[in-house]
Amino acid sequence: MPEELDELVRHPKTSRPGEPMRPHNMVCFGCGEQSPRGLHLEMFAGEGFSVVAEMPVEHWMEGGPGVIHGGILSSAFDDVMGMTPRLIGPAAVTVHLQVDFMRPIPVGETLHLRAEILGKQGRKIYTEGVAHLGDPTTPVARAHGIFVTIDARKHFAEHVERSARADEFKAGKPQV
Ligand SMILES: CCCCCCCC(=O)SCCNC(=O)CCNC(=O)[C@H](O)C(C)(C)COP(=O)(O)OP(=O)(O)OC[C@H]1O[C@@H](n2cnc3c(N)ncnc32)[C@H](O)[C@@H]1OP(=O)(O)O
Repeated sequence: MPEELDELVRHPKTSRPGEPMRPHNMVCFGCGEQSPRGLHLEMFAGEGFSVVAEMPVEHWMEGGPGVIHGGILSSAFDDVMGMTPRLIGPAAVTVHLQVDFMRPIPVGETLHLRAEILGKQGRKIYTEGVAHLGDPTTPVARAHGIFVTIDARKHFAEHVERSARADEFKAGKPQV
């Protein structure tokens, strides 16, 4: 992370600590409540520049016998960390995601995820994610990611027709 960072300012319209965060897109694989096969993550603003979520680890998420698939865990981090830019305003997309898998995460447990903005420089937002199984002093995974702010309307313009919600987006209500 660079040494010279911008000041972080909470967006006046973002969720307050404890309040839900609006999904990126109702059919987003991570947070969309209408995603047919998604993680259906419900996220809440936390203290400072953080977002929290809980994810029950279900059988369909299995990778190794009885434990979560690494890609599912990475997706959960991507989405929770990808929600943190909302706290300061702009839409942003992942350009870099690094995950440390520290302990097996068993099916049947509830994964507690917390993501936080570590800093911002220009369009780059540096974030960290931590996951535990109920004891915050014993993390089971950690992630670091860089998100780059975008003009959502322009960024998705070329692809929006492929969305399951293309009609709504084209009608001028892109929920990103
Ligand atoms: C709307 C919210 C949805 C959120 C969903 C949850 C998060 C996601 O899963 S997003 C999906 C996955 N991500 C993507 O599809 C993004 C694909 N990438 C892109 O479209 C482009 O790289 C884009 C638009 C982000 C940036 O491109 P562009 O606008 O040309 O900017 P560019 O100059 O390349 O990069 C901006 C800055 O980021 C830096 N950067 C870009 N990629 C990286 C990288 N991999 N690592 C480190 N830094 C990077 C650049 O060096 C540059 O830094 P600086 O401003 O200091 O010069």
